[in-house]
Amino acid sequence: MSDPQIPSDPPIVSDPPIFKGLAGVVVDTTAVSKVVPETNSLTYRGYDAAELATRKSFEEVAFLLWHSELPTHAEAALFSQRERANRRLNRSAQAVLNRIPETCHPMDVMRTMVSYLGSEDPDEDVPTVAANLDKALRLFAVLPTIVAADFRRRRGLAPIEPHHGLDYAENFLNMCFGEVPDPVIVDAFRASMVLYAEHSFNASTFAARVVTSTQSDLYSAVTAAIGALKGTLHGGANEAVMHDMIEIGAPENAAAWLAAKLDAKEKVMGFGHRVYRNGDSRVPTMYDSLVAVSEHCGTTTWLQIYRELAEGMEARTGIKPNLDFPTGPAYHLMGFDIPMFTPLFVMSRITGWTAHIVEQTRSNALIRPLSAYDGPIQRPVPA
Ligand SMILES: CC(=O)SCCNC(=O)CCNC(=O)[C@H](O)C(C)(C)COP(=O)(O)OP(=O)(O)OC[C@H]1O[C@@H](n2cnc3c(N)ncnc32)[C@H](O)[C@@H]1OP(=O)(O)O
Ligand SMILES: O=C([O-])CC(=O)C(=O)O
Repeated sequence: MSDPQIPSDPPIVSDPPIFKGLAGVVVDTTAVSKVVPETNSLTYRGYDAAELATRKSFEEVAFLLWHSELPTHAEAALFSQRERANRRLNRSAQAVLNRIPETCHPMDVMRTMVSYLGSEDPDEDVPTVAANLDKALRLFAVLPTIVAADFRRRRGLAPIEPHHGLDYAENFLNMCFGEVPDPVIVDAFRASMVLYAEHSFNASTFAARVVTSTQSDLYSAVTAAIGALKGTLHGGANEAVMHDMIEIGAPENAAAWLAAKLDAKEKVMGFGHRVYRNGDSRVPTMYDSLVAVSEHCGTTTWLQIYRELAEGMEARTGIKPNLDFPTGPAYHLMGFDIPMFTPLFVMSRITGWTAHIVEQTRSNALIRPLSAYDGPIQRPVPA
């Protein structure tokens, strides 16, 4: 923003035009996923993401995103073995985690821990595809251990070691809650991981690609992506949704709450999307999971508030929910504390981020757009 006191050049009529926020700009190709707003569809490497969420494990989807194909039985077994072997947090990393203040947001823990893990990796700066896929798998395996340990220490509880006999979702839930919950919860959690995994050039993935484009390392790119995901216009919205629902408290309060919010021209978290204009392709699947979890928990309060807000927003603005809207209450019902919601998103999106880092490395061009200057006109430096 220019200072009105200082004379500036005439208003900018930019040629080429300015696309604020890069809205509508196609900056590169990708083979990782395809978002089609017109048909409300999302595919990962050509497979329907909603179908993957109900029919495949998160480990299989991670393999797909990294290797372009779903694994064979033998590949899946080997992949799972490698994932299980890399879950443990070593002593030095545990010590770093314990030194991070519990007063900070858990996303700061994620950012700091990924950065620290980079400093421990002797291959940090090796950018080959094989080395990057190795680092990606190690982060995929260890991030749940970090999230679970951080979740428990904030509740004054000791960490629970990874369990080699459990799959990714079961092991993570066991590390958080000390038991593997009912399959309804495990399935809903697994579906959320698959649905959050990848979404083309969203802000955090783009941040990762920008960092990668300078020939920096994978940990630096992921650290930047975590920073971008934290904001409430992106991944942080899943936490904001639940704060709002708790503030609303009961379904009968939702209409007045929404009216006050919209009258004040405030954004309603969990609604709207830069790419989808007619609803987020992932919402129906996650909504089904929210219904299943609500029925299992025997409470429909959040589901009713969900419906009231969704119907109210549609009627007044035509704007529909995005994926963060059903995941917020679903994670709450699963038993997670609200500040852990965006770290859960990180655990999932690490797969998409790293698939894009590999893709950017394979076909790199420095990402450096132009800007149109609107500051003061050139003037003499005072004596
Ligand atoms: C997994 C994810 O990251 S999904 C996104 C999660 N983020 C959120 O849920 C935060 C709330 N949503 C938003 O802020 C927006 O919808 C965004 C940032 C996601 C996308 O927005 P953009 O494409 O940049 O559109 P923009 O913010 O300019 O909105 C366009 C219009 O719709 C309105 N609008 C968009 N989203 C909302 C919303 N959630 N609540 C109220 N109004 C909204 C804007 O006020 C604006 O109205 P105007 O033209 O009268 O000024
Ligand atoms: O695509 C976007 O802009 C945001 C989003 O939904 C995601 O990253 O999952």
